[in-house]
Order: sequence, then C-alpha cells, then structure tokens
Amino acid sequence: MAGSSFGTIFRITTWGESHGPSIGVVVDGCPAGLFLSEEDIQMQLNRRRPGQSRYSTPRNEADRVHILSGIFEGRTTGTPIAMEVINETQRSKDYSKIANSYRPGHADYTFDQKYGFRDYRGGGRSSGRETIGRVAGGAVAMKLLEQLGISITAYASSIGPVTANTFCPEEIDNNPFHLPDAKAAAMAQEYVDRMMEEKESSGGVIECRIMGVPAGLGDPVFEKLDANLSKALVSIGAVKGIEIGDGFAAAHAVGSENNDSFYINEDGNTAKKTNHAGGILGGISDGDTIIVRAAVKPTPSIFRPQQTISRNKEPMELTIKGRHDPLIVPRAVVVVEAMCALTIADSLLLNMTAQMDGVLRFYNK
Ligand SMILES: Cc1cc2nc3c(=O)[nH]c(=O)nc-3n(C[C@H](O)[C@H](O)[C@H](O)COP(=O)(O)O)c2cc1C
Ligand SMILES: C=C(O[C@@H]1CC(C(=O)O)=C[C@@H](OP(=O)(O)O)[C@H]1O)C(=O)O
Repeated sequence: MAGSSFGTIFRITTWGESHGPSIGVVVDGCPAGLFLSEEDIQMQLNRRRPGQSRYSTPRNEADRVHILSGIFEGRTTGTPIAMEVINETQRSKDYSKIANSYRPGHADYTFDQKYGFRDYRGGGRSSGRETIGRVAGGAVAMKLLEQLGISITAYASSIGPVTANTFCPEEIDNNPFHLPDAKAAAMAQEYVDRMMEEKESSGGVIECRIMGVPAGLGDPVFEKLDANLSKALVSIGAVKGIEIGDGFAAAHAVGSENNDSFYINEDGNTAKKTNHAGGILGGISDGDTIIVRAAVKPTPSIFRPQQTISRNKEPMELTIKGRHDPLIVPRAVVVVEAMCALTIADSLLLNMTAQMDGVLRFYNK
C-alpha cells in the first residue's frame, strides 16, 4: 500500500495502529535459506520495547513477536515473512480529550487534513509504535548482513545540550540514553530529570556507524546510498535532520580540509587518511565506515498546558494525558540501526541485479 512500504527488492510493509489489536510487518524479497528464529527478532524488539526505564513511556508492552509465515525448519523460504505483535495495554479512553483537538507538534492536524478523520487513540498510524515493524524487518536484514561481515551500531551522540566527547563502545548500553560517554550520560540525566520536572520533553542526535560495507555499493544518481539512507531515517517519526560524514560542518570547511586523501595501506589496499565523506562518494560506498547522524526533535506530547485549536477551529487550552516518552532518542537508537540495515540489504540486492556479475553468477559463469 502506498506510503506503508520501504525498499525496492528487500522491502518492508508495516501495518497496524498504536491502539489497534496488533501491529507488525511483512518483509518481501528476503532471499531463501537464511537462518532466522523468533529469538533473532525478539532480541531487537526488546531493545525498542517501551517501559524499560523512567526515561521511556510508562506504556509497558511486552512486544512479543509471532512469525506467521516465510520460515520453514528455521530458514527463510524466500516468500513473504509476516510478523505480528499483539497490543496489550492500549487504555484508549485516556485519549478521549484529544479526539476533538490537535496536539501541537504531532501528526493530528495534518493527518486530519489529508484524510478528513483520524484514529485519535494515541498516535494511531503516526505513533512511534509503528517502529515495531521497522525493527522486526530490520532484524531480518541484520541477519543477512551478519553473514557478509557487515555490522551496524547506533548510539546517542547528544541529548539536549549535552554532547558525548568520548566514544567508549562498552558505555553505550550502560546508561539509559545510550551515550558512549559516562560523563555525558551523568550530565544528560541531570538535564532530562530537570526537563521532566518542568513537564518538558528533550531531543538529541543519534549517530550510526555501518562497518564492513565494501567499496562499490549504491548508485551514481537517484538511488544514491546517501540519499536512500537519508530517506530511511527521515521516515522515522520525530527525525528532523540528517548528516552524512561531516554533514553540515563540511559547509564551513575548505576543500583541502574536507577531501579525504587516498593511499595504499600496508595490506596493499586502497584506504583514506580521513573520513570526512562518511564512507560515501558520488552515491557509492568507498569502503570506509559509513557514518550517518539523525537529529531527533523533542517529544511533541508534553504535559504542560498548551494553546491549540479544536477540530471546529476554536482556540483552546490543551493538557495532554496519556503515556509518553520524555525523550525519543534512546528508544529510536535501535530503529535507526534497523532502517540502516534495511537500506544496506536492499542496496546489496539492487547492486546484484544491476550488474552482469550478478546475472553470470546465477549461471555459475
Ligand atoms: C520510538 C518513538 C517513540 C515516540 N514516542 C512518542 C511519544 O511517546 N509521544 C509523542 O507525542 N510522540 C512520540 N514519538 C514521535 C511522534 O511519533 C512523531 O513526532 C509524530 O508522528 C509526528 O511526526 P514528525 O515528528 O515526524 O513530524 C515517538 C517516535 C518514535 C520514533
Ligand atoms: C507505546 C509506544 O510508544 C508510544 C509512542 C507514541 C507516539 O505518539 O509516537 C505515543 C505513546 O503511545 P500512544 O500511541 O498510546 O499514545 C507512546 O507510548 C511504543 O513505541 O511502543
């Protein structure tokens, strides 16, 4: 269905609403023969699951996945993989107050303008809960990439005004914000606690490193790898900006600073002295680590009274009830990884069909 799918060959279609009976994904185009279990999917969903810290929505869902199709004797069959998670704690009556008004910053007004009605039980289709389908689909893509030695790691590089100054991989899962810097995590905690006391929400930046992608993945125009990664990430609710490599800072550099010099390393391979490009040149991977950053806005649903209008266009004051994330970044880290995995898996399959190599390999030539 238009607007609900992502990808060209390795493709996901997410379905379901935040307060509907269930929510999930159909994965199309995954090659047959990939070992895949419910545990592989559950492991990733557990990282996204709400209610795990005081910095997450208290809507405490188990988010248990059921694979409905596409697997036989533990391996993918090359047919659609359908996965479902049952919604268990909707408490939709908490949302009656927003039925006839528009929450500032959420999708209520624009959805209503487009369709003439909206599912006001929570965010409906525009809820962050839709990302369950992305994470489940991304877990399949990740299994495929694992086989090729490609790894993807995302983490928070800043929370509100607090920026990570060191990169300590062991620290990422040691704090509720997924910051790779213990000192920054302590400062972030102080900041977010204060914002929560003030009934405010917080934003931040998620950085993602994709390692093990060889040079040559992507297209020179339109299906450029950086363009596709950007679309993948901006399609996540609350993501408002993207950077590849140095991103916006590159605009302030001069050519000699920004260019990454090539050289031949001790193994006789082509390498770069720096990575301002973030691993992509001319839409095609250059073999270096791919670095992307996503700016995440503060959660729109805040508990302070706000000025808005009713569906009848009358000005009104709105105080939102319900269960909301005080900040989205920690829960979106795994969603960013999933969308990157889906983009890389799709690009790999596209690359294979785009070249004579892929065709010849089918005939063992
Ligand atoms: C994982 C995740 C959790 C989210 N949690 C909330 C939430 O609790 N409350 C809320 O108002 N928005 C939340 N959002 C953000 C809204 O879904 C998003 O801002 C809204 O759909 C409007 O879209 P836009 O921000 O992209 O314009 C969340 C988003 C994600 C990805
Ligand atoms: C439940 C989840 O997060 C939800 C994301 C969300 C939103 O508007 O995006 C709003 C809240 O839920 P509801 O749709 O009930 O208002 C959050 O609790 C989840 O991600 O699993």
